[in-house]
Amino acid sequence: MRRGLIGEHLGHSYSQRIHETLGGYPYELIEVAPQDLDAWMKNKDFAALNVTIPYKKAVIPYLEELDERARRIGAVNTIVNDHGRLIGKNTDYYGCRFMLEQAGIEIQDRKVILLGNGGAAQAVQAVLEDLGAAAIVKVKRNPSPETLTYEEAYRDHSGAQVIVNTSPVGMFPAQEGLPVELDRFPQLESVADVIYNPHRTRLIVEAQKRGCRTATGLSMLTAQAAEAIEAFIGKPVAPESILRMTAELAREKMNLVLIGMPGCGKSTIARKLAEISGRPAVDIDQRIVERIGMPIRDFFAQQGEARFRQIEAEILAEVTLQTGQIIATGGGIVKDWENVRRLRQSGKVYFLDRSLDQLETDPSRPLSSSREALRQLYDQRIDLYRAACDQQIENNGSADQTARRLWQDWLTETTGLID
Ligand SMILES: Nc1ncnc2c1ncn2[C@@H]1O[C@H](COP(=O)(O)OP(=O)(O)O)[C@@H](O)[C@H]1O
Ligand SMILES: O=C(O)C1=C[C@@H](OP(=O)(O)O)[C@@H](O)[C@H](O)C1
Ligand SMILES: [Mg+2]
Repeated sequence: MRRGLIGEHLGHSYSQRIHETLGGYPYELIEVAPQDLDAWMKNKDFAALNVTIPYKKAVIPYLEELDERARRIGAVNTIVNDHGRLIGKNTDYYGCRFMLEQAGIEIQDRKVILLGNGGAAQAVQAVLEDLGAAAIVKVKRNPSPETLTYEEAYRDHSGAQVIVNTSPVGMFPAQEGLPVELDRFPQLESVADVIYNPHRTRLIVEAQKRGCRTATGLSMLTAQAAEAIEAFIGKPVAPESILRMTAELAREKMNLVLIGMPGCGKSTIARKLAEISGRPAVDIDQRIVERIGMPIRDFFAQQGEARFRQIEAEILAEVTLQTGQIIATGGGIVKDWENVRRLRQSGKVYFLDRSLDQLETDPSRPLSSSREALRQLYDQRIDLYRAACDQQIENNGSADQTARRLWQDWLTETTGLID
């Protein structure tokens, strides 16, 4: 009998990958049109199902039983067919709890702003209650009886310590979206976002910039699937397997980004990483040269640095819409926070750190023509590189060694990818 996911539009869903890898059974993505739901549910032609938008509430009348969590949350994302008795469960609760606990986000005695009021919000709210939140302030763009507007939240709840986003604002392909102004909450400690595409939403990147603890939605997705697998076939999935699966899915979509001083080896190592990994390498400087049709030094001389930075930012915005790449940046990319923000949203950022005396000087490059010029640049930029990166990697040995070390780090990291 069938196992799978029902929803209206499923597109590309990770659920099939997760269930087939961690559960070891075939799992179908089953699109059901609203007018067909009634017949589909009455047929009971399945062993177990997951349920997604827009049917998490609509399936309830067809079920013989709801477990306690599903009843409390008022929505079902998992159905088990027990000899013709359909039992409804909600594993989003476990997924959310796993996401928060894994990231070390403290909820006890904290005031929490909960953004959005859709299906996920109810599961998140139940978790926040059980973890001892001092208050849960539900916020939604359009006024409704149980929620506040953003302006009311800014005005009356600026002391909130935690924000959890369940609204769709910031989701691919509209990843420039930011649901809330973080500056309005000076006591903010932690931010979680249930969105998992892009890898980091703009909200998460801005929260990390402020030093907040963060959690992203991919671990919630994998963890809710893990609990569903247990309900489907009675096989528990260990937390380590959830984390490994999460990291594997994250890596596939993420870009691997190199930043650092001119001449530190970004372009060279990106090419080597492309060879090792089979991923495409994109060199931003090379793309710029193709667009401007002349060497960068000539463009600096003719049109000035400011115009160069505009073109650099435009090309970066295009490149960071693509996934699964190795990206070599130009040394000055970190001068503009919007560039850094886009790079961080799209992947993991490595700062290639090569000691000043080993940096390549190059008379054909406008800003790294002499060692003294490099020293001045280094002093101006070192703090920017450190703040922009997820990880600093020393590059004082050979390029081959560094490329291998870097690729090893990329492959073995698990938890760091998801907070
Ligand atoms: N460990 C190393 N990593 C990268 N490049 C190295 C290394 N050792 C020597 N080099 C040389 O240094 C130069 C680095 O230049 P490039 O890769 O263009 O740097 P960037 O793109 O960071 O400006 C190349 O000529 C490369 O052959
Ligand atoms: O550091 C900089 O401001 C620059 C670095 C260069 O790239 P590399 O870092 O690859 O040399 C290139 O983008 C341009 O000359 C400006
Ligand atoms: Mg380069």
